[in-house]
Amino acid sequence: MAGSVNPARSEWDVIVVGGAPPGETISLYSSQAGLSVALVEQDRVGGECLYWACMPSKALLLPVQARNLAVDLPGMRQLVNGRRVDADAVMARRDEITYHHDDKQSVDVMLSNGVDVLRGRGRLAAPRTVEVSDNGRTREITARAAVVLAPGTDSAMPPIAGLADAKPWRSRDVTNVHEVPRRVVVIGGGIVACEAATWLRGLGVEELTLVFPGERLMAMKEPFAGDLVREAFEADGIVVRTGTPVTAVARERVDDRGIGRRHGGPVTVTVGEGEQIVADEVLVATGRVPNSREIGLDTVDVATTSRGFVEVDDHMTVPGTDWLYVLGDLNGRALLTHMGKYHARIAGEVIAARAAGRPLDDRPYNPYTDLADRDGAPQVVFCDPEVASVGLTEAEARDRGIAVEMVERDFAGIDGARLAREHYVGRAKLVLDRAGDTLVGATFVGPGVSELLHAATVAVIGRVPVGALRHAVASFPTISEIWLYLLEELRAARSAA
Ligand SMILES: Cc1cc2nc3c(=O)[nH]c(=O)nc-3n(C[C@H](O)[C@H](O)[C@H](O)COP(=O)(O)OP(=O)(O)OC[C@H]3O[C@@H](n4cnc5c(N)ncnc54)[C@H](O)[C@@H]3O)c2cc1C
Ligand SMILES: NC(=O)c1ccc[n+]([C@@H]2O[C@H](COP(=O)([O-])OP(=O)(O)OC[C@H]3O[C@@H](n4cnc5c(N)ncnc54)[C@H](O)[C@@H]3O)[C@@H](O)[C@H]2O)c1
Repeated sequence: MAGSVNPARSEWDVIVVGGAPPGETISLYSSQAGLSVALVEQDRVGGECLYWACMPSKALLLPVQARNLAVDLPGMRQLVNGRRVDADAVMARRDEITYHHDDKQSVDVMLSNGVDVLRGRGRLAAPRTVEVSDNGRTREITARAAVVLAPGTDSAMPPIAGLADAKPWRSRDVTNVHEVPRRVVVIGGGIVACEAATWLRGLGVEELTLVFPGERLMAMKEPFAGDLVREAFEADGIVVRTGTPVTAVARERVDDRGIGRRHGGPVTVTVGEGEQIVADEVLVATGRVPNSREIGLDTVDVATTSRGFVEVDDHMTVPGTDWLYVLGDLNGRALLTHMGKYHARIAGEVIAARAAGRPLDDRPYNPYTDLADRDGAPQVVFCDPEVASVGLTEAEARDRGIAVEMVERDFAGIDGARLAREHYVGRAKLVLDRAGDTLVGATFVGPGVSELLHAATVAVIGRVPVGALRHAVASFPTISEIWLYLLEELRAARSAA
């Protein structure tokens, strides 16, 4: 049976609050299990990911990567002739990819799968009870089996003097950029900062500076990742100021003309010992704040962590309850869409089993238990070079007390890399657990390495022995042959030891 929008009923089996991909996935899973589902969304079904985060950012990045590839390939370089991307055409395609912020297609998928969509803001009011407010009207609905929270995060605003008053750009502005400023200062050196710097420069920003107090870009990755990205940024004219706190931001004329448009006149960013950088726009990319404050957790006696996340067990259930589930960014396990969807598939199986009175089993690789977060979530950062990683870094593996063995090399001498670009720069590292002789982490940095990652993810999650990996032959001449070279180096190191 098809679902409907805002139906006049008050009870469902499952109520989901937040309609990004994790919320959509759990809705579909529950509906397919024969449960009635209401998806409560205050804005657009599709969420931050579809309209403001993953999808628009990648729509801006892929043409920039393609242009950079062309510039490094004789025969193509002459066609590009020094030009950057056509910013207007790239932004227009970005708008196509985000369906011009119309959620009709996402809503239709829900309705055609029997999910009811409730437009409004959801808030827990009591166990199994959600209050939905829309345009001044409030109604209470109840769930027989489960309430699932997936309200996501918002961009953080650090307490830097004058920053909030200067109305800086936030992640939504930079992904939905409509006016490309000439000069930009990015506060932050993490994932959003690195991806945004890549597309801003690609779209034509002339003076671009990243400023942050840490030592390295993307400090949570293997150190060579941030180093190689920094080298590429600097070669492209981007200034990277590490170890530099921002102490104040000032903007005389604030005139916020909307998302992705200039928010006023020039901005003065004071860094370090008082040095001033003047820009046309400042972007804050200093992390995320969970949307946990106004969703009624207090009404059901659930506390958040000091950073505002809601802890769940490996069945995505809030401890002490058998009806409250938290998915996506809000549980703080891995702030990634694919991990949020994975959480949703786990919770979907758990809710269906509990509703049918079936026990959850504890067999290896059972569908009810989060395994991937413990072993390390995969992630691709789509700057140029790309950074693709899964599992543990060497530092994380050592912290866990694993007896580690490493092998690391660049892509030099690999024919696939030599073919891919005239000047292919990249590096890869495997982190192995000596005891089990299995892979526990892998990091690849280089153009096009995103497609290498899933093989590593399969090896880490499947605990594939190194001896078996040697029989997984990479095709010639692809950059996947990095696996062969890494394993040969490992063999040589072991025989020399
Ligand atoms: C710039 C940027 C780029 C990114 N790129 C990637 C990427 O390439 N790959 C990747 O895996 N991850 C990426 N991420 C991370 C990814 O966007 C998040 O991990 C993902 O969106 C989290 O999904 P979520 O369901 O937790 O919440 P969100 O996507 O934040 O969605 C939450 C939804 O809940 C709704 N909502 C909130 N409160 C309520 C309420 N009280 N009632 C009703 N509805 C409510 C919101 O309107 C929204 O629709 C990126 C993030 C950013 C900022
Ligand atoms: N391709 C992807 O998978 C992708 C893309 C974008 C975002 N994301 C997700 O979104 C999340 C948020 O990304 P993010 O970049 O906002 O956070 P982040 O945690 O990756 O980086 C935050 C950065 O801000 C810096 N910082 C913190 N406080 C600061 C201050 N006061 N002044 C200056 N710098 C400061 C930190 O040193 C760090 O460099 C990430 O967890 C990531 O997983 C994923």
